[in-house]
Amino acid sequence: MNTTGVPLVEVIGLTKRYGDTLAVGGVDLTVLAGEVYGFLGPNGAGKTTTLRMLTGLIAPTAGTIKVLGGRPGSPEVLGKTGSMIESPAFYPYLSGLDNLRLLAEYAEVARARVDEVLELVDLKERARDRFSQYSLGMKQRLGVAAALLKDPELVILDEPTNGLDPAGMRDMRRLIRELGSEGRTVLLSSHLLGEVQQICDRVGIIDGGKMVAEHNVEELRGEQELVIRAQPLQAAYDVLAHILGVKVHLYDETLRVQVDPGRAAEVNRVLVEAGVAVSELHSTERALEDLFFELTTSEEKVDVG
Ligand SMILES: Nc1ncnc2c1ncn2[C@@H]1O[C@H](COP(=O)(O)OP(=O)(O)OP(=O)(O)O)[C@@H](O)[C@H]1O
Repeated sequence: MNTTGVPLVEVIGLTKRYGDTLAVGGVDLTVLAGEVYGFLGPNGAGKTTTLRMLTGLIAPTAGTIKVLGGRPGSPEVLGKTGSMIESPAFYPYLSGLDNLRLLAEYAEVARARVDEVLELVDLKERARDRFSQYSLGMKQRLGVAAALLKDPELVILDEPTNGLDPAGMRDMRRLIRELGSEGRTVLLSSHLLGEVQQICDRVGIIDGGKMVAEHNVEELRGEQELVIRAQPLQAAYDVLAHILGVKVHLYDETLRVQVDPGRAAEVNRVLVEAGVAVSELHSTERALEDLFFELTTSEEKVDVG
């Protein structure tokens, strides 16, 4: 049966309090079968806390969670879910292979599956090395291998590229994309916008324990914006915001406005007429970065210094 598009994770009003701290404040989230869903937010936004609730590691203060039609942490759901939340714990003095064999025995998974997952995460050649001798990237990949042992329908990964060097990140991204193209449903968290844009089909953005947006990454890719480098920056900002009446964002010393690229000449003319020197003006695809800052910065006006 093709279940693509069926909700595998359904979360309504999910809330977690630690004393006075509201770690997660009423999150609604749906992950559909077959998609790679990115849960994006800055440090402390509530990503790990949410994923811990989704895997049954901690109980919510309020709200409902349905994972694969059941309760998180129940044996039926655990049997179909693989997860890596925070740093995976392995015996340092055992090899990657032996660590996985132990887990396989515990989970009553056939030994042959250990070889399959080692192959999947590209650790076969180093499988007999001690875990303590692995690089961080290899440790993370072993964590993913462990999550895949039960051939899960749903894979939940908390910041899988955290702390990895660029090559390690690339390998991990490739691995996650492979999981997605195999038809597995993946829910991952990240604070790296570009990464989510590269790997995910959909993205949910969380900030201060609240979901601030949910988007289809493909749709976002299609949006165009103008990138403007101009002096004085504050004057350029004011002209764009007040004369042209468009929403302006400061990013990397450039101003970004979401207007039809066909209006580039008009934008240039209005700026020049106001005495602003425009040194660069081009259209580009709108990056998730811009959207993220737009959604997570509450101040209307950007301080351009
Ligand atoms: N066990 C706990 N006790 C008290 N406060 C906690 C606990 N766990 C998380 N918090 C708080 O809840 C908030 C959300 O934390 P959480 O770890 O979920 O964020 P995050 O988005 O995963 O960020 P990071 O990427 O830094 O882990 C933070 O303010 C954090 O300090």
